[in-house]
Amino acid sequence: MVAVRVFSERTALTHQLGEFIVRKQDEALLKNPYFKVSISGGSLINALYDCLVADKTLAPKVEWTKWQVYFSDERIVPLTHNDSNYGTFKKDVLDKLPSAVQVSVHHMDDSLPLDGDAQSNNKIAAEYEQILPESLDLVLLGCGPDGHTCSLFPGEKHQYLLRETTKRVAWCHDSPKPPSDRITFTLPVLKEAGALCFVAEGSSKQDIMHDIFDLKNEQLPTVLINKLYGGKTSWFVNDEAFAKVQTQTF
Ligand SMILES: O=C1O[C@H](COP(=O)(O)O)[C@@H](O)[C@H](O)[C@H]1O
Repeated sequence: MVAVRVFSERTALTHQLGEFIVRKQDEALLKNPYFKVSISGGSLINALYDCLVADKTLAPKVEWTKWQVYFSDERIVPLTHNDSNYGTFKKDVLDKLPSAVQVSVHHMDDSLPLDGDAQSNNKIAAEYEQILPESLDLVLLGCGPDGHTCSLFPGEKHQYLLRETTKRVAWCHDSPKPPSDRITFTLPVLKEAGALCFVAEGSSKQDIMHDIFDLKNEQLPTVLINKLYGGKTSWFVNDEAFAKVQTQTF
């Protein structure tokens, strides 16, 4: 049973999202010295800034020095490139923290060849897999207008990623959304994670939210994840994104 929270006000969405993340942090720190969390790129990063940095009630509760941050997917570009998920997270969140706050962030190794051939890209994916913990406490996810999450895309061309059961990080080639080459978590990482949390906002997500929650189109990676891991999956969405969703049960 997927937990879906629909908000009309952005501040309410980001505050509740922040409270959810801090709750997962606190639960993890009861058991371990670190909170192992992965973040996605795109619009999620702006929501993370709002809830973990700008929200003055929640910001003091975020124990950044006990976070181990990973990336649910990454574009195969230099970390300083505008398309880098790490680069965006650094610019929009990490660089906004007090300089004394040191966060352990595990990014893709961009010192490896980024020349785009299969061997290089598979090596980048394999190297990233090596630094992943056995399980993450929380995987933070976005949802593209086509129903992709991480860099797991719908359609036959990218089914190889959803069928992957051995590699925990895979090379995604020919991404329909530039840049073309990425690395991405595969389902085994999501399976082992303590909790999964999607954030989807805005009118550009209306059609895909209908496909996901009303039509339950299993060609969509997000529908498959809801089906497989719904018991530990939460969605934070706004009214605009959910405007075409009819169902009341998830
Ligand atoms: O390309 C990507 O897109 C998805 C969704 O981004 P959004 O801006 O539509 O929320 C993102 O979650 C993923 O990390 C990124 O690589």
